Formats: sequence, structure tokens, C-alpha cells
Amino acid sequence: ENYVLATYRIQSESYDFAKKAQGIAMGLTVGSWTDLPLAKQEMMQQHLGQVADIRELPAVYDNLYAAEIQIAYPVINFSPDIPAILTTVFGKLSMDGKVRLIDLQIPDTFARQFPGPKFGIQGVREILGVQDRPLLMSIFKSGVGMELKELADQFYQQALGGVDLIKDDEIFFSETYAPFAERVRACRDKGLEAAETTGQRVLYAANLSGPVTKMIDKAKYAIEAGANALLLNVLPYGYDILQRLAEDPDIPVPLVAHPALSGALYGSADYGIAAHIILGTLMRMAGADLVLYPSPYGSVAMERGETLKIAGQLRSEHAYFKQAFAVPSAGIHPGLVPMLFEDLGMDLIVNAGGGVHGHPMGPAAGGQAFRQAIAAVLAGQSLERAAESQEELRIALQVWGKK
Ligand SMILES: CCCC(=O)/C(O)=C/OP(=O)(O)O
Ligand SMILES: [Mg+2]
Repeated sequence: ENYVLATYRIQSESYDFAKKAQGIAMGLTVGSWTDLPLAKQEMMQQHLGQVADIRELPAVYDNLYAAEIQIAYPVINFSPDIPAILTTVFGKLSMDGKVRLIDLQIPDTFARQFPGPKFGIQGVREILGVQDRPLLMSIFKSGVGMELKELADQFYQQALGGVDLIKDDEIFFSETYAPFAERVRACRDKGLEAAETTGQRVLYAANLSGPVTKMIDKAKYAIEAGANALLLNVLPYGYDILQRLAEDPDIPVPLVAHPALSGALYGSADYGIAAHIILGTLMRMAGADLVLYPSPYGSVAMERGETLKIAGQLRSEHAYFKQAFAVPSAGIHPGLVPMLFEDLGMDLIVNAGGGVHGHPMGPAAGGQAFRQAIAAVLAGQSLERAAESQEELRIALQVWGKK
């Protein structure tokens, strides 16, 4: 209970993994041990890393050996923030050859110092008043360089399609044509206007950009302008600002975490950090309410088993943390809804940009096609059968097919 457990897969020309493990346990905690005076050793014992387990693996090839090594790091070595954890368990070690962090277990006694999702699945559902179906989110497309009026019109068209949330694209930074607060205000108004037709609330996750030192104030300023959700590129800005936004009682809106840059960390089998840690464990702990990640079926596909581990980390029962929404994304179209639902069930958020805006009848029809697909799956009806009487879905299946 008093240790963070980190498991690494290490490949080395040296067969002596016991020595390697001991070196990590000591080197990333108290540094050296034998030359400490006895009195000092007794005091330092509580800070000393321990080798928890070593499991040798089949050699990768002649004289390249492999093993899984688990190290226990005393939580008293950390301040209650993710930079401290990452720097300790995979700071210097990340530069030490073929080492990959494949699992990270945070004890509840330490986890309780982190915010976790402020709203979580149930809280977001309560804001939207939607309990009986998966949610639908759409993404602004080609918003960069767009004038404010054009953006507001695109928001309105997406909202008319029956989406529950609309997010900025993660690459939307330029505030030249559509300054943050003005964009938030204009989209809020369009959301209310669309609600007169759809009868639905819609959340707008505007992209919260830097500088990091001003993001808390910028978030509060956006909320005064009517922001009811925020999008954050967590890895470029850092888990710590996500945690501070989630902890701040004056930022009472759901936080949507984008996975931008995460592929640089999880992409290699021999290096980096497993995706379920980056996009699951740490995102939930730091306070994301929704976490986007590459779906197994889309355009930047991730191995299905890993996507299910991400969802597992986000939604598992936890002593302190609410569940966060798992949002498989990229290349999502209505034909994928049955498989996404099979993977994630009711607490799925279907999230699409091109799959909405690329609909031949326009983005509103794109949203309707997704709603029709979701309704069909909930009714146990095939998409083809549902498409017989629903034009928007029929055309969507013609364009993108069904996997
Ligand atoms: C995994 C992130 C997905 C994303 O940022 C995005 O913009 C997806 O757009 P579409 O692939 O749905 O057009
Ligand atoms: Mg995007």
C-alpha cells in the first residue's frame, strides 16, 4: 500500500537482470547505499526502492536477453503529482536502452491525493439528461482559419444532427479569426438555438490553449463566456495542468482529454510507455472526464486488446475515482457503431469528425445517421434493416459501408 509498483520489459545483452533490477531500485530512489553510514542507512530505508519481481522472458535473439522487472517505489518519495511519478519511475531509466514501462499500479492511499474525474460518466450524463443510450460527439473539421460566423454555423449544423457534444479539433489554436471567448459565446448561442429544434442540450468542448501559466484563468474566462466543457491536449501541455484544472472548484465543466502526442510514447514495442498507462491510468487520475484514443477500427488504429485495456483503466471500479468516458476515435463512421457498442456497451461515446461532415446530405444528416445507427443497435436491429426506412443512415452506409 505504500509503494507505486512499476513493471518494465527490459531487453539487455547482460543476462544479470537481478543486478539490473537492484541498480534501478536503488538508483531511482536513494542513489547509493553501501557507502552510507549505518545510522543514515536506517533513516534512508523508508526511501529505498525494492525489487518486487523479476520474470525472465525468452531471449529476443542470441545474446539479447529479456525480462519483466517490477520495482516498488516508496510513495513518500513523491509529491502528489504525475510529473514526480513519471520522473522517478521512468525519467532517467527511459533513456537507458530497450526499456518499456508496461504497467503502473498506484496504491489507493496515494491515489486519493489526486482529483480523478470531476464529473465522470454519471456526472456528464446528468448534465446532458441522457441515461438510456450511448452519447454522440462530433468534431469541428477544417476549422483552422475559419471566420467566427462560419464556425458558429458549423456548430449549429452539427447540433441539429442530434449530437450531445461538439469538440474543437485539437489543432485549433489560432485565435485570429475566432477568439476563444467569442467562439464560446457564439457556439453557446447556436447550441441553444438548435435545442429549440432538437430538444437536446449540447456541450461544446472548446480547445484550451496556452500559455500553461495562464490556462487556469483562461478556462475561468471561457466559463464566464458560457463554456460548458473544455478540450485539452494533455501530453503537450502536461498532466499537471489537467490535474489543476480538475482540482479547481471554479472550473465546474467536464474536461475532454485529447491523445495528441501519445503515439510517440506508446508506439514502440521496445521503448516508451504502454498506452493504457498514458491514456488510461494517468488521464483518469489527473481528472479527465472523457478520454479520446485511437479506436481499433478507424484511421489511426490501435490493437484492440490495448484499446480495451485503456477503457478498462478508465472505467474500472475505484476506491476514489469516478469512471471516465472511453472515447474510441479517428475514422469513425456509422457502420462501426455495432462493433464499438460490442466493445464498450452503453457508456460508449461515438466520436466523429469526417463521419459527420462527410455525409453527402451535410453534417446534420451525418449526426442523424449516427443517432439512427445507435438506436438500431439498442433495438437489436441490423443497420441494414434500419437503413431501409432511414435515408440518412442508408446513405451513410453507402458511403462508408459497415465493418
Ligand atoms: C484520436 C483523435 C481523433 C481526432 O482528433 C479527430 O480529429 C478525428 O477526426 P475523424 O477521424 O473522426 O475525422
Ligand atoms: Mg482531431
